[in-house]
Amino acid sequence: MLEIHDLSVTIGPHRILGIEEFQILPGRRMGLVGESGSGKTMMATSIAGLLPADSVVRGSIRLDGRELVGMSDRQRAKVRGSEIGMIFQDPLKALNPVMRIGRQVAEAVRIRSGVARRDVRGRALELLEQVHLPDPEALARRYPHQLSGGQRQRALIAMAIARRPRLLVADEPTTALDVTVQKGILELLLELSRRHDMALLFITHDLGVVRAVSDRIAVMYGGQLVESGPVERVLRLPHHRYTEALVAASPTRRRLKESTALLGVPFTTIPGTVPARRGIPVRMHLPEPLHTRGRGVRVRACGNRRGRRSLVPVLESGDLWS
Ligand SMILES: Nc1ncnc2c1ncn2[C@@H]1O[C@H](COP(=O)(O)OP(=O)(O)OP(=O)(O)O)[C@@H](O)[C@H]1O
Repeated sequence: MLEIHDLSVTIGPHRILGIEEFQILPGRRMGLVGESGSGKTMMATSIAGLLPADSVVRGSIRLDGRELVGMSDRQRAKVRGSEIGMIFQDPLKALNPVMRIGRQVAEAVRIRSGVARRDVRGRALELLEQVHLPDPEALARRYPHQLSGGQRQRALIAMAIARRPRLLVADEPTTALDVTVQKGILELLLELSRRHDMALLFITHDLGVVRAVSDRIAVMYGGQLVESGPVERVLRLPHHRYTEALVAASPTRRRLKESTALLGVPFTTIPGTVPARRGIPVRMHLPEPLHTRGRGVRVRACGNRRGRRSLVPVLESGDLWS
């Protein structure tokens, strides 16, 4: 389990992070969102022990009860290799351009896992297979520039999981990839997290990605954690104005906003869990002013998450009744 208490990071005169409480339970997946410059990467690098040398860190970061703040660089590197894995937005920067992929994965295996020398190659190929890279033998002989962006990210994931870390920190690992490749990487991370009971801290700007990957979400603003909780609850009833803005900009909410504009009423958050079937008119509690006008909505779209019907109603003027 990862636990952060009263963490403060300053660089020169600037306070970059001030985190009171933050937790990731074993095997759970946390999406970390926030506007640009809010401190997401700093949070990830604090956890991984990769902060700039001139940073001053106070407070506590514990992994399975072990305090990471104050550890020597050497101890920290050891934890990073074995218990915390990390992947980044740009795998090209993280890979050695003049070393074949197979050798780089083998190095990660050798340094990090104490696997016998004769077994290292086999384990490296096994890892390339685990991240679903086609023809691992041939791929292992290539250099990073001979791989696609998605393949490079998979190779980096193979290296990051070489020693079965308890926590994988992924800093916008799919932002640079096109949508279909992105989907494959997200599915892979989800599969690995489930299979190895590995917790995931996933940094992204994209709520769709948070929904796909995470069970919890944490929202950062100005170096602080302003909101956190189960993904669906936070997104349905956001408290902080940045979370609200983020939710308002997501495609489903845009549709809802357009629909309410059509009704000539201001857009507000609509609590969205009701027993419902597509096409069936339902009465639900709606916030002012829809509720006071005694209007109902017809369900145009509803999802079914874990057996619960939850929905974001899409309103159309023709669907109203009083
Ligand atoms: N090496 C550094 N020295 C001093 N300040 C830094 C350094 N790196 C980042 N910062 C500052 O720390 C703050 C948080 O930066 P961080 O990179 O964590 O933001 P972010 O939320 O990850 O942004 P983005 O979404 O754009 O990647 C910013 O104000 C940034 O200017």
